[in-house]
Amino acid sequence: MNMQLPNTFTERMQRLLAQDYRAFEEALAQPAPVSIRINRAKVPGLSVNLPLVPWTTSGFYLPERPLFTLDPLIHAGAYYVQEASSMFLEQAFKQTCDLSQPLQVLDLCGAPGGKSTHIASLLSAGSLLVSNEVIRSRANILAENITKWGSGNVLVTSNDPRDFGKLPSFFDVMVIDAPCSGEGMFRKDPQAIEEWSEENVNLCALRQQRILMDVWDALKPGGMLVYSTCTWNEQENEENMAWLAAQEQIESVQLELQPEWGIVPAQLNGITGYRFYPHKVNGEGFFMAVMRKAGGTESSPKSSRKKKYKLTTAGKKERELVQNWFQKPEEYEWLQYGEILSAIPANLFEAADEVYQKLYVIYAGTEIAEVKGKKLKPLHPLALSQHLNKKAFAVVDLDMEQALRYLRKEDINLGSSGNEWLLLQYQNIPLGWAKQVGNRINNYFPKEWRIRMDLPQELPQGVIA
Ligand SMILES: C[S@@+](CC[C@H](N)C(=O)[O-])C[C@H]1O[C@@H](n2cnc3c(N)ncnc32)[C@H](O)[C@@H]1O
Repeated sequence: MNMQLPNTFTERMQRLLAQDYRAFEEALAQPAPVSIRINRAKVPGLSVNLPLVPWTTSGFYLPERPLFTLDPLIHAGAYYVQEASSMFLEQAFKQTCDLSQPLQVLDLCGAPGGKSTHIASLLSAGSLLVSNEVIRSRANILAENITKWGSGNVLVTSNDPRDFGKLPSFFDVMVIDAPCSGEGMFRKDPQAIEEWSEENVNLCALRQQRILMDVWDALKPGGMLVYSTCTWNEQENEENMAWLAAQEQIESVQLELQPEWGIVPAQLNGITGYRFYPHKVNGEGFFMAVMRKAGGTESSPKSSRKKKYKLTTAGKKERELVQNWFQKPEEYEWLQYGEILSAIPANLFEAADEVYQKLYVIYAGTEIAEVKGKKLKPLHPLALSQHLNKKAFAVVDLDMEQALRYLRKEDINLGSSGNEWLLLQYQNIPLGWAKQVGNRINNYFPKEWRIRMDLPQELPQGVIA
């Protein structure tokens, strides 16, 4: 690939990399590796015959970029296409948090959902993940990816970072994958080269400082900040962490690295950051630093005042109707908004209510059903939930072509008859609902998520199975 890098960028990188610069520039001209992260909760026991992204347990490199749209399993949330370097987040969590404990975690800059779905897989079931994206259209994409992942303990919000000041000392961990000048995306996205300028780097660095200050109070004393960008300049990275350390009581946390990973630790004023360069790692440009806020980790005392909840719980009748649609229903609280019934883990009710009181929540837990008089219509997020009780439904296996036609929202013919809801699945993983009405099958796949491209004559192979 022939790429024209901005002169100032080249000069900066030459200063940073010295004799390594040539190898760096050569690596930038190579195609970017393609990688995915498997949703183990949906494909337990799947043995994947692909090279592992070495700092993960579920990330894999693909030999080339397939047409992901034509793999039913991506629509089922069985895996997520994610750049390999950014999966290093797994090490930050595993090395610094007790993941067996329930944690309250914020992913502040969440869309499209790579880090949020990864965090959701790392946390214990009793943990709460607030996945936020300030730009509303992007927040909808985030909610879609969270729904497909199917964890059920995530609240998707769409708030400006400053709104998180309303939740003081709420989070044990905050992930800020900040909007940045995107130098690490140059080989994947040539537009990032076009948009690069020194002024933009300065603007990004200032915006990152503002974001850090806006959310800082929401982190508990003793809590962990994971800060990352996909850029290399020091201003947006180590210098911003050093700037934060000059304002606030924090310490830089060291992570253990395996030498063969090729990750480069970098120091500045007592701050350690982890740098990913394409000539050293099989991934894109990335930076991460982990910082601990000073102070103990005791939780703040709970108010004894009787609370007025914003969340409304479902009536006994409604919850009895849907209970057996979920595994371990006793562990859930059932919520009702108008005709929509949803479920959140019962131990998260108080925390979720607090988030509802203070922020703009666009999706919470798992939407289960729409109540229509005495009848219930199962909703798409239930089909994609990791906690769905398949035994409560008539399940139909589809082949690749039927699955793709269903995902295109075409009429499909299964040669069956009757009158019931059908859970359609592909390779044992649910794709969504259809309703058998006599000989007809009504397709309930969400219109806005459907595959829009035509199917080729010859269908491709699946990506993971
Ligand atoms: C690097 S991307 C996040 C990628 C995401 N963490 C993932 O792994 O899929 C940065 C995100 O920050 C959002 N953003 C832009 N301006 C912002 C601001 N002022 N405050 C917070 N987030 C912002 C962008 O819309 C974008 O979704």
